[in-house]
Amino acid sequence: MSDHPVPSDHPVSGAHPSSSAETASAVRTALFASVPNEPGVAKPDPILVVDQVSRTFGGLKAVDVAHLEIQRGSITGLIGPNGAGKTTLFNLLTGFDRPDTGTWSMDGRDLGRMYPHQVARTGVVRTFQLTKALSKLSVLDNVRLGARGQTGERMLTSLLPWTWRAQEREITERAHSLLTRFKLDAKANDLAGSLSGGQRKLLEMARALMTDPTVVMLDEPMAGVNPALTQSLLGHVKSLRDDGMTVVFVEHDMDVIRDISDWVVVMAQGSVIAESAPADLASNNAVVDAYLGSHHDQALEFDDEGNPVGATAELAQVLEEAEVETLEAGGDLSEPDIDELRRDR
Ligand SMILES: Nc1ncnc2c1ncn2[C@@H]1O[C@H](COP(=O)(O)OP(=O)(O)OP(=O)(O)O)[C@@H](O)[C@H]1O
Repeated sequence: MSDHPVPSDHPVSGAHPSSSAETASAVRTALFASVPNEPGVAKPDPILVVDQVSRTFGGLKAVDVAHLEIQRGSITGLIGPNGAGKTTLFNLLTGFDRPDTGTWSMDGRDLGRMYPHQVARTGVVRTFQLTKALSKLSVLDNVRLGARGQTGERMLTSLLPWTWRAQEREITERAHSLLTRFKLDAKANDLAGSLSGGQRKLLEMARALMTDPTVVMLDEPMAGVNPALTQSLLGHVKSLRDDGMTVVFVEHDMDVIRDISDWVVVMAQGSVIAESAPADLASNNAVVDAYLGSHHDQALEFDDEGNPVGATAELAQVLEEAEVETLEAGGDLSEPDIDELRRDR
């Protein structure tokens, strides 16, 4: 995980705010104060750097990002109209899809051409628009799955049970402590299928944290979450950053974006068309134009409890079946592309 000492010549280093949270917030504000509101702008301390990444489906350029830097230790909101390319960009950066062109790196380490589990091992993890909780497994086992690919699965060590037994114990303990963090510990032995949509979002976040990531990419973490859980989820996202992680998240709700983002990246028609501090978004003409000129794909639908309904419920079902098949075949959770499934329907 990253840690950010305030440089001695930093504008806020001499201040004496009343709490460490205020100090951290002042540091972040000062960090971004010197960053111009321009697409592709350089950041003071980027952890992820994306260059010339493009992905075409048929004749459609879904992603065409010339340059993008993500500031370490901050929350970056990724917004844009339906079909702007946000999910496709997430898929590319985390190894769930392959680009036509481009490179990207974390702390200078090239992440291109890696499979999702390899990307996860470098410290970059993600969650999905529709959560990947397996309904017929317990909540605890779902979280434990986040640790897949560790010692217990390797051929040689499987011959040495004491190695994996110790590791299994550690994994279970870690899973319990994450469930406690997300206030799901009382449900550890319940089937994941009994959780509300919002609780499944928390479960997925807990699962992502099993690998102790550096960068967490959340695809619409608030979608389908009822208002009672929204505040708690927002608090959890902030707490990831407060623990030193870098968070990138896709979100449609502008109030949420303004509440928790340190910086906002705006995509439209595959490209980054604007970047700015959240407070400057409303006055950014490129952003307003992008939203006015947007088209709308079929939106995901949820009931008041956050459970998928209608076509979204069917899609969730197909997705889960595909995941179970993948796991039964000995694969990891680096599987089916939700958009592909949606289009196949
Ligand atoms: N596997 C695919 N095959 C064909 N077209 C695709 C595929 N994946 C995405 N697209 C298209 O690429 C474009 C970008 O889609 P993407 O899902 O990345 O947008 P988005 O910004 O995440 O949208 P939303 O906010 O609706 O989730 C869309 O026009 C979409 O239909």
